[in-house]
Amino acid sequence: MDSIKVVGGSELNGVIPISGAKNATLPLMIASLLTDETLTLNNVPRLRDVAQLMQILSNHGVDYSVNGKRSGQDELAGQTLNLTAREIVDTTAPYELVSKMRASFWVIGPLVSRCHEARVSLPGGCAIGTRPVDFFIDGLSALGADIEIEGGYVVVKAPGGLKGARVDFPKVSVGATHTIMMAATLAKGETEIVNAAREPEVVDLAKCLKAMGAKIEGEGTSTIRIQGVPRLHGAHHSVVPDRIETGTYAMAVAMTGGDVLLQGARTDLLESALDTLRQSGAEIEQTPDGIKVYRNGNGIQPVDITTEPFPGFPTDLQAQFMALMTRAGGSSRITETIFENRFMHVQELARLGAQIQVDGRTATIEGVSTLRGAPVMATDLRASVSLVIAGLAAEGETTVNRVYHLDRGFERLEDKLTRCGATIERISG
Ligand SMILES: CC(=O)N[C@H]1[C@@H](OP(=O)(O)OP(=O)(O)OC[C@H]2O[C@@H](n3ccc(=O)[nH]c3=O)[C@H](O)[C@@H]2O)O[C@H](CO)[C@@H](O)[C@@H]1O
Ligand SMILES: C=C(OP(=O)(O)O)C(=O)O
Repeated sequence: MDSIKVVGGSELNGVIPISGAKNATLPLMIASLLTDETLTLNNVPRLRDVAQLMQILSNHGVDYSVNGKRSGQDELAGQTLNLTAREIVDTTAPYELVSKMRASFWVIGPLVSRCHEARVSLPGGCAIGTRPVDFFIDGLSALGADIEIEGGYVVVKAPGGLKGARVDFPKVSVGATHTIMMAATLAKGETEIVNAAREPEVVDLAKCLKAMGAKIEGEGTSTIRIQGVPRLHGAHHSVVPDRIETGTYAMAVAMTGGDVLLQGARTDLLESALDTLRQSGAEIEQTPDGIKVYRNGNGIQPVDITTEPFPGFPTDLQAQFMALMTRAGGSSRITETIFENRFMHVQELARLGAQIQVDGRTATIEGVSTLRGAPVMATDLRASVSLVIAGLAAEGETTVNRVYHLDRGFERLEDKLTRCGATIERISG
């Protein structure tokens, strides 16, 4: 199993190209199930989750081709993916595939919408909480589907097709919003999603579905209305830049000092996290080429945060921000409200000398002046990268083990950081 070795102490200076968003790419790929024509996605990141989902989609009958785009010096430019689901050959998404990744469960929406039936294994994904699927089940039931759970599978049938309805989520869910929005595109009549997720990835999916002929309005607000249409067609769509990758590298620079351009990044996708970073002592500027980040010279200030659905501070940046706060000049509090078990990085950060107390949903971090390198274990995707950020600022060598989590969501992390002066390498094992 690969590990990553980081020797701390170097500033980051240079340019980091920001990839297309993993969390936008996955539902966009799934949207290809809704049409028998080709969906072409540009700026697709090279990630393990993308490859994994491709396997699942292939199993349903999606043909695909990949054209890597290597333009000039930017060998990290995103790939182009052509996806064609001319015929759905299998409406079952098996346990062996779906258990590896939460988002693969979302195929249930397009499958039942197009084929009027689906059999999808209950999902897996990062071990950050219980992550039930009740909102999906209630939402698809509202659209007229019959649903049963059989042997770990959600079995959905809608022999006459789905019918538009009001779907009111008790809590904001990104995945349930993606899934019901996709399902509603081919339902008869109007669907209204109330308390919808407003995340940029939902907006990106709606934009792509509209390019495919769907009738959607209200994306980016908490009420989305979809008028069902009889069929969707092929389209071209470019994946939105990854706001979590953007925030992660911005936090890395806030941690190490230096001056980095996050190429292609957009401040409007993560205002809340960037405001927090400004309070902690980073200067952040939108430029025509991306976001520039450097420290304001006053060290790292402690800032309290609470994770919230968009436009609040994202849970997917909580671990990275905690890493930054371990070196702040004082005490900060981080409250996690989205997932009940998303503090697995705390014990690993402690190995580097961080001082963190957890009480229920809140962690209190006493900033220390020095972190010291140590072997640590990656427990989930964002926790893994938080350990890299801490390692970049720690004295000596930090080895992050089990980095397969990182490869799910960060495209060539070590290359991107090395180009900016970090001492970091992958050890194949
Ligand atoms: C691939 C992808 O895009 N993953 C993101 C997505 O995950 P995901 O879509 O799985 O997360 P949700 O937004 O659905 O989860 C939000 C909360 O709702 C709960 N819930 C969700 C569905 C349901 O049927 N019942 C229920 O109780 C969850 O347990 C959680 O407490 O949004 C999360 C919240 O921004 C991010 O951390 C993940 O990175
Ligand atoms: C939690 C994440 O992914 P997933 O929902 O696929 O587990 C994430 O991207 O941080």
